[in-house]
Amino acid sequence: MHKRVKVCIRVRPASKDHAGIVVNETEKTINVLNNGNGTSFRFDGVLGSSVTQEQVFEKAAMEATESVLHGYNGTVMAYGQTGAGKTFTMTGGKSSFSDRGICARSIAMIFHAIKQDTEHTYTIRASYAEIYNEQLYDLLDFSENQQKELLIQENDKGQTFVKGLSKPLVDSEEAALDLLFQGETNRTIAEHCLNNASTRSHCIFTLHIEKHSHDDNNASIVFSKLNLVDLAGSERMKKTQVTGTMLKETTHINKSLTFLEQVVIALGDHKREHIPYRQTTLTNLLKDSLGGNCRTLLIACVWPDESQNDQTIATLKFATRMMRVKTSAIVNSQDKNLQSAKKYLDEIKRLKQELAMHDTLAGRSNIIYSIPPEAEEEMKQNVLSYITNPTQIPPIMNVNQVHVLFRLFRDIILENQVSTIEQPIILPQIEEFTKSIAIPIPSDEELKQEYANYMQTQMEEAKQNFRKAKRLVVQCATQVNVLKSEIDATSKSLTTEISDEEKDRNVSALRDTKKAYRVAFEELNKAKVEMNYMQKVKEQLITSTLSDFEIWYYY
Ligand SMILES: Nc1ncnc2c1ncn2[C@@H]1O[C@H](COP(=O)(O)OP(=O)(O)OP(=O)(O)O)[C@@H](O)[C@H]1O
Repeated sequence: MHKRVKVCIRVRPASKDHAGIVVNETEKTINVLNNGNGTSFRFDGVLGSSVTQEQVFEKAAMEATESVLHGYNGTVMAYGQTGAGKTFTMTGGKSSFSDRGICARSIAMIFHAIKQDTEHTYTIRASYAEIYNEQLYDLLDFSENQQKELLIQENDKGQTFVKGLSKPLVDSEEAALDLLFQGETNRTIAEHCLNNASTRSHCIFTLHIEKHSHDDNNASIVFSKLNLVDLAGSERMKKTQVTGTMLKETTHINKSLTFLEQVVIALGDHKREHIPYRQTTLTNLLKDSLGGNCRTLLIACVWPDESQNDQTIATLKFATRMMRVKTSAIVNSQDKNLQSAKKYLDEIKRLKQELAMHDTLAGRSNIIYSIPPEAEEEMKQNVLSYITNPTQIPPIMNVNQVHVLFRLFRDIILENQVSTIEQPIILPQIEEFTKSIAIPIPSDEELKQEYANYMQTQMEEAKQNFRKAKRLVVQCATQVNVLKSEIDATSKSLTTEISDEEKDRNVSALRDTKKAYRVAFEELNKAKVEMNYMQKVKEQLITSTLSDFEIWYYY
């Protein structure tokens, strides 16, 4: 479905400064005043400074969230100068529950809707990416060493995704909110002369939704995602008086927002063939949301003070250009049967690779398994030559070929019977052919011997491993006993008359010994588990060998 990006303007409360704009919510217009004149802009929605967070969600963001539940991708993106209220709009204020932003409200709406839906099962994952100084970071990577390299890649449909980004499962609204909050604490924030908690990066919180139908006649899976994007402030350097690290950040922010603007201009110009998505991480990542398979809402935040008019005009111009950007959202569904067929095809591919590897190891690397129809004709000639001359045995390379040869033989026999040729097919020759391709079957005695050898090797290994595990248990037990004696001795020393200094030393030593004792005890338990396991393996081997031989002798 072709639609254009929906654009709403949100006006934050004014400071004490003179108001520099006139807002008309009904007409959906904003007039930026300039010495008695004004520049007027019209949008899909204009939300004045008294509009509540709840109303912002209902009037602007709810539609995108709803469409995600119907299988369309959705993006809600907040744009605007520093301090204009982007983070307030997306994440919300911290003072009260009613101040929560679009992210928390979208999460609540999605989980509420799926609870009501008895006809589908949902799998929901969350991801949280940050673009800071052109680098991508995983805000949900809580490991100590957050060095995982994140790369933007394209799938076979040309859609972009971040390789390596964590996407934990979220089974409840609480779990999703938990991740949102944890990710937020990882964001890059700095004090700034226009905003003392300025977010210095672009952040994208995404809910990835998989919707499985319970109806077997409609066995499909629908995939959709909701991107909630809080862009960094579109401020100009001189206005923010920044230096050092912040200057570097601002340069990167300006660069990515300039490219975002270029992409938006290119998308608005329908004669343009090339859209420069790849110029920055931001536009590359938002490729789908800008002119792709997505329903997108831009909330452009403005600061109504007269002193901010330059920035307000820049923001409103960007927002106007964004209204020209067309997107084409489609429901992303996949037939379950197709999905299992794909699974089988993957399995076949994997097995073929495995077979090729075995062939190479066995020195049979030039074997072709699939037999083309033209090769069958040649094989038929081989069979006919063999019938007349038993020394000309057809070459055999694989089981598939044996099957084809049998079929050809059968066809020849049947043909001969139908045409009642005097000399029917000569059975001894077929017998000989069968013999020539048969694998030699070992005798009963040989098999028993082979089996006995195999079991003996297994038993030897099991015994060795058991002995190793037992030695480890003894070692660990000795260590545990040594530490236990140390603990007892130190504890006892604390009950005697000793100097304070010595007491402190002993208390600290006791703490360390107890720690070492816990580690050693843990090791002892692990070693015991391994020893018991090996004991069980030994017993199992004895039992199965005995029963196999019993079967052999009695039947
Ligand atoms: N509509 C609003 N109602 C009440 N307070 C608001 C509103 N918009 C913004 N604020 C307040 O203004 C301050 C700056 O807002 P916010 O941090 O959301 O700006 P921002 O656009 O995200 O800035 P930056 O780009 O620097 O991160 C915050 O203290 C926020 O609570």
